[in-house]
Amino acid sequence: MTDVFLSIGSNIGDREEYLRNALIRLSENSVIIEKVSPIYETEPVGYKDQGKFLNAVVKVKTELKPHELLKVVNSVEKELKRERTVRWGPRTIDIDILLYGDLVVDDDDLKIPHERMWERAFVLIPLNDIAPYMTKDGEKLSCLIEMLPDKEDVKLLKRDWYKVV
Ligand SMILES: Nc1ncnc2c1ncn2[C@@H]1O[C@H](COP(=O)(O)OP(=O)(O)OP(=O)(O)O)[C@@H](O)[C@H]1O
Ligand SMILES: Nc1nc2c(c(=O)[nH]1)N=C(CO)CN2
Repeated sequence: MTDVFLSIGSNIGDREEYLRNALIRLSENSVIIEKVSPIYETEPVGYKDQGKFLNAVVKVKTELKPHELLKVVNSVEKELKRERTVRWGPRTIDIDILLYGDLVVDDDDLKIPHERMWERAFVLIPLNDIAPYMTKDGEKLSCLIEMLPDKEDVKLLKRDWYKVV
């Protein structure tokens, strides 16, 4: 089974509960949760006129192929009442596929690695917590994070918030 990394985020309602619920629903749909980062509270990136996000990154294992996984991700977002309004706008839940093993996907509806992940402190900081061995072009995550202008906008909120079974 392939190692996959997902980013999850929420900035509407009971944000922590949405994150927890997303993992429960993923695990009911052929996605095995292996490792969960702490939750960070983060300033919104892109569209600024919205509340702070809670963000985390999870390592999962799955037999699902990338597009099958995207379908599951989209259906969980739908179940959790994610509505698309403005680009990068507020949402109950957002689930992005960051990495799927070493695979590269360049389709209209799916890009892996996620196109914007390497410039997002709200992704790289939690990713570094659960996969500090990871590199991009020989550069360690900690070095990439050091170079991000908005790294101070990502604040540790809570560890051990989801029990991996
Ligand atoms: N790696 C990926 N993970 C999830 N969705 C992806 C990915 N690559 C492309 N997409 C496509 O992006 C579409 C829009 O996703 P979404 O509305 O969640 O974007 P966003 O979260 O607002 O912005 P961003 O993509 O910058 O995180 C999805 O329906 C999906 O088809
Ligand atoms: N802090 C933060 N900002 C964002 C986020 C997010 O999860 N956290 N998601 C976005 C679209 O995917 C756009 N901006």
